[in-house]
Amino acid sequence: SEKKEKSILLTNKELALVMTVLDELDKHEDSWPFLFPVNTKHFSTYKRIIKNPMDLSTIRSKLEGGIYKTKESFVDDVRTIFDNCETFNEDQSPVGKAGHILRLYFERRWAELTST
Ligand SMILES: Cn1cc(C(=O)NCCN2CCCC2)ccc1=O
Repeated sequence: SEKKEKSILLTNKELALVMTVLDELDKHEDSWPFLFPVNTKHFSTYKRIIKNPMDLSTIRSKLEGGIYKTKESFVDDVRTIFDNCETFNEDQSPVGKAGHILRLYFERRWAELTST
């Protein structure tokens, strides 16, 4: 049924929507710290401090793998990127600043695309 079917995957419209936003985040000039998982060999405390690491390439893999059943679960992972960034980085550090800028960009864009 329509209801049941919705719980299995994102509708085509929702898939296009999240793909668009993900592509825009990937190409934003301030996305460089978030493109791939944080290098935990480089940042040895990261694993202990951050319980749910997340990055844009992981989100793309989950999307391609049909992991997201709702657009809200996609948004939760995007917001986890920015929350992790605030936990691990000073606000005025290069990474911290990039996180604040990209979060603002995302939330505005998401509202534009989903607000009726
Ligand atoms: C999200 N996040 C990222 C970093 C970071 O420095 N990423 C480096 C990214 N480099 C760019 C070209 C090669 C790798 C540090 C802390 C943190 O929370």
